[in-house]
Amino acid sequence: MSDILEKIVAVKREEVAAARKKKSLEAVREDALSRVLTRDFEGALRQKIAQGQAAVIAEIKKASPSKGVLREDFIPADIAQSYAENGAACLSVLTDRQFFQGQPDYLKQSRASCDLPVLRKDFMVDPYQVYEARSMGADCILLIAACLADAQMAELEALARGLDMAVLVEVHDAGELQRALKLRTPLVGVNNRNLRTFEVSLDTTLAMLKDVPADKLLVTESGILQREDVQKMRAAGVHAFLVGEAFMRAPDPGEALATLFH
Ligand SMILES: O=P(O)(O)OC[C@@H](O)[C@@H](O)c1c[nH]c2ccccc12
Repeated sequence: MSDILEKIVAVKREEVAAARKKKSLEAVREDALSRVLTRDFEGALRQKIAQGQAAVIAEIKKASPSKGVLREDFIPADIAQSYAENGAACLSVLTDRQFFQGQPDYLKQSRASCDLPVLRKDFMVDPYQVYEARSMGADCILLIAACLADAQMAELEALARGLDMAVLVEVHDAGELQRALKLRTPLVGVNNRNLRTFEVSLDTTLAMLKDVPADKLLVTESGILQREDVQKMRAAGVHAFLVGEAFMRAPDPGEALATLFH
């Protein structure tokens, strides 16, 4: 239980139990079902790539457990707008409070200030959170293979798809990749950061590339900091990126996106 991932999952289960007391599963499901259409997350990525550009999922994250606070001046709506103006394909917004200093309002504010599809970045372990994601406006959810058994991943994926949300499944090694490939979603994220040790290596993506079938869309996640990183990935045929820290540390996150990718 000293493992950080296990700790996070335990906290998530407590959060869900507490949330259910305030609002029943039935009520949060009603909220989810009453929402209007989602924005096309996968389509937004594919459109950039079809235009010969990098597809950037630009992240809005105040802090992280490995790095602490990344940004003091933190106004999600402004950051989202600046990302949109600078050619981001999609947004990723941390909603986890305890480890990333996020919150659901950040997702709502970000989404309201632009027209980009938005990923709810959190640790999903329960169907309740999937309904919650849809009711806060998410267009896509993240499923982290390291946190979930096969049957759970399949259940949460089916639920998300039924609610018209896309699913990004995240893996860190070959075993997780094989499990992720059994899902229906084409969006496969390879996290270059090991969530247990926080060690980052871009070779994680490069090593797994050959095992990702052509009909899947690989998103390289974490540790993309400089133009050489982007060039290395694109030369290897990876065109979708999830980037947070490099933008969060910059005075103007959108400008940092343009500098890194355009
Ligand atoms: O800030 P970075 O190194 O650019 O990484 C962004 C993103 O990949 C990272 O925040 C992330 C990837 N998978 C996660 C799962 C949970 C929380 C956070 C993450």
